[in-house]
Amino acid sequence: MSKKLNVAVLGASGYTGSELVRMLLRHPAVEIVALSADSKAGKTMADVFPQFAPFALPRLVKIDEIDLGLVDVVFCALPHATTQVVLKGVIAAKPDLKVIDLSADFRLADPAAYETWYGHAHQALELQAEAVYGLTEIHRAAISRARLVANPGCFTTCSLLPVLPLLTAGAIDPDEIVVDAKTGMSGAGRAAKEAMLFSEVAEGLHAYGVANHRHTAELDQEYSLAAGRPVKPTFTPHLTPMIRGIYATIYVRTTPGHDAADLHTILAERYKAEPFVTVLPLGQVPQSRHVKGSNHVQIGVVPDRIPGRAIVISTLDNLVKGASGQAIQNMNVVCGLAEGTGIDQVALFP
Ligand SMILES: NC(=O)C1=CN([C@@H]2O[C@H](COP(=O)(O)OP(=O)(O)OC[C@H]3O[C@@H](n4cnc5c(N)ncnc54)[C@H](OP(=O)(O)O)[C@@H]3O)[C@@H](O)[C@H]2O)C=CC1
Ligand SMILES: CC(=O)N[C@@H](CCC(=O)OP(=O)(O)O)C(=O)O
Repeated sequence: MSKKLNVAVLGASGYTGSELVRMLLRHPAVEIVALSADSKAGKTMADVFPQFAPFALPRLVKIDEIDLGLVDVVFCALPHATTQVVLKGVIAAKPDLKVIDLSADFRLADPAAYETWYGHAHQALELQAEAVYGLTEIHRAAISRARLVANPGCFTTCSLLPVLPLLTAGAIDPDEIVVDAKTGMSGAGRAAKEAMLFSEVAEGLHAYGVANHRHTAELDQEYSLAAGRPVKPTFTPHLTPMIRGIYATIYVRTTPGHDAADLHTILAERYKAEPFVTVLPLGQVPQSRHVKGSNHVQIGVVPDRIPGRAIVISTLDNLVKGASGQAIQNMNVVCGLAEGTGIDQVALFP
């Protein structure tokens, strides 16, 4: 067997970082050589997450303690804004490093859009300009040539995959897209926040970021690319008292000559060779439980009772296809490995 890839995970003491470690442990072409943390530096993974106790793993260290000379691929699972500063130093120290970044720092190609949505000027504009948007099924060819991949957001992966082929085909009206999405709480990360306390979220449901959630900018960017003209969807996220999962219910208007059955045919045809995207039979509704713990997206198309309208529903696990699973999928593409290596597990059920 050829030499394994030496991989480092920055932010391994967080939710997406630990999910990366969980999945990379069963990746046959990878050796985990370094793991970083901030407040938890110095601890072992088993100290932070007892489920790792049976596995031999490097100790959590500060990023500047990692010997980058040993590393081929680095995953960044760090907070927004932190990543662009950290990565400038990391790439300066080792320019031939392959980087898969899970944060939002490099997703928006337009620096002005970044500044508008994130409230500050980007700190690593040259890296932002070279980054490739890592929606694997759509940008695979560009990802295969990339040094820096910007893994998409969880809401966005779930809301882009079912819509982009319909826009490209001209089968839906770009001005009439409404994305109503729900997320589980792990989407907010592991750091303590009052709004994420059990007693603030359990037995309830609420919208947040209404009309201004930052993932709207990613939707604008990718919908517009697919449509070949500016597109601005309505996007409303909701927080639900589940741990994992994104569930997007998307309302669209079909263009003349198209109906819901056509939308279903377009999606089924577009994704028939894609192992991680399943288009269910027309009228069948997906469930978040059927993708939990897996890298799979399930998409359903349902005709509306109102002529000219259709409802497209999509679900994924925010920590897997919405983050760490897609990040490994992108590493596989960047490094020329079979795309499903290490991420082909079936969903956890019940
Ligand atoms: N959660 C999700 O579903 C998704 C998250 N993302 C993105 O992935 C990234 C990681 O998210 P998530 O895992 O949820 O976050 P967590 O809060 O769970 O983890 C953050 C990690 O970053 C470390 N860290 C925090 N501040 C610093 C710093 N200043 N310098 C170095 N390391 C630091 C933390 O270390 P320590 O714990 O030791 O303090 C921890 O390991 C974010 O950018 C997020 O937006 C993307 C898609 C989905
Ligand atoms: C529940 C919750 O707070 N979710 C996060 C989305 C997490 C994610 O996928 O996206 P980023 O990588 O862009 O943070 C939010 O709404 O900001």
